[in-house]
Amino acid sequence: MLTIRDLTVRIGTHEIVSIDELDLAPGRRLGLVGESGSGKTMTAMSIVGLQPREATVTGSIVFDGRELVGLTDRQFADVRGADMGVVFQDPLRALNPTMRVGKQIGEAVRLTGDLSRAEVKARVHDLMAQVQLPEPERLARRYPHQLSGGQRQRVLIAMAIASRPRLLVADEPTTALDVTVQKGILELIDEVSTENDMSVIFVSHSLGVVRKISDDVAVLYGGRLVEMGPGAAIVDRPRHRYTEALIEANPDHADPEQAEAVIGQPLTTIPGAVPALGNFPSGCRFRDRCPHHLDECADEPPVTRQSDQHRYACWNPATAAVGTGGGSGGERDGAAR
Ligand SMILES: Nc1ncnc2c1ncn2[C@@H]1O[C@H](COP(=O)(O)OP(=O)(O)OP(=O)(O)O)[C@@H](O)[C@H]1O
Repeated sequence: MLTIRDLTVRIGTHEIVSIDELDLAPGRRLGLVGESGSGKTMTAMSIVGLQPREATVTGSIVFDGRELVGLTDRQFADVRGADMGVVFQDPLRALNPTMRVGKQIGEAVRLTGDLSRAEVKARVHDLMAQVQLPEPERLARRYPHQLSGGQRQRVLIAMAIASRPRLLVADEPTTALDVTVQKGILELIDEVSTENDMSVIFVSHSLGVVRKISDDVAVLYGGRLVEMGPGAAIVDRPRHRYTEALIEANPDHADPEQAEAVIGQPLTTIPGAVPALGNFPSGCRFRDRCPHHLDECADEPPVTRQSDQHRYACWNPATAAVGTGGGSGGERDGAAR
């Protein structure tokens, strides 16, 4: 349902995201994970056409057979209105502070078709029940600031699923919430996406969280997709040195028993890790770890390649100096495993 090829997002001359291949099948959940600044939000927002005005998106994003790159704002809004739901990090900023929440959900419902007032009201209450907001009649009359953070996020989720979209994009939806509330929101996203048969792109800076709620996990670093595959495989058998280092530095995130304990905890970052931006030198020391690392890739820019649904990028070992603290080579990388 979603096919991304050669996607780049640039701001000025700065390339923020560069992903050569990423697919999402209907009903699957993809977790985008990475350190702060790795390009998760920019990737997710370019998929739903909500990247910053100053950003330029090139390449191809095909959603349900339709090319999204190059659509006008109006065309993109129509696609979102019909088939994509978006849940943002900060519900207070995403909601209109001067409008009662019932009315805001009602606006989202109204966009889905020609409904009578009574039908809209019934659907609003139905959606509020789906997102487990109590006493819909009473709560619907409140303004966003009169709700708790968790309730506000539930309102936003109700609006996002109003059109029964085929794709739900949630950008760190629990970041602004208390730890105890975060778990409930994750469970809700899990439930509503299952009940409504939606695909989900879930952005998180927590490996534990994406492992818990996603089928597939894509690890981003420096705007590049370093590795992608089934969540457990990525965590238990990472093929990329960077993913491995990220897991080593965050053992609780990799442990399913600890998944709930680490909700809300950002990843410890890897000092000195530098994504490859140049070509591969010949005699790359990652060859032993990468069955697709062909001799000729010495002349290619970094690429992601597919193998049994588990993809990973080739990196320039001269610059991908994980763990050395300096980014200037590093024997640790050289210790081919
Ligand atoms: N409007 C903007 N103008 C210039 N640079 C931007 C803009 N928005 C984001 N960036 C840069 O793009 C890069 C990726 O940002 P993005 O928000 O996608 O990262 P992220 O992985 O979602 O981080 P976080 O977890 O902190 O939200 C960062 O280096 C960021 O500074």
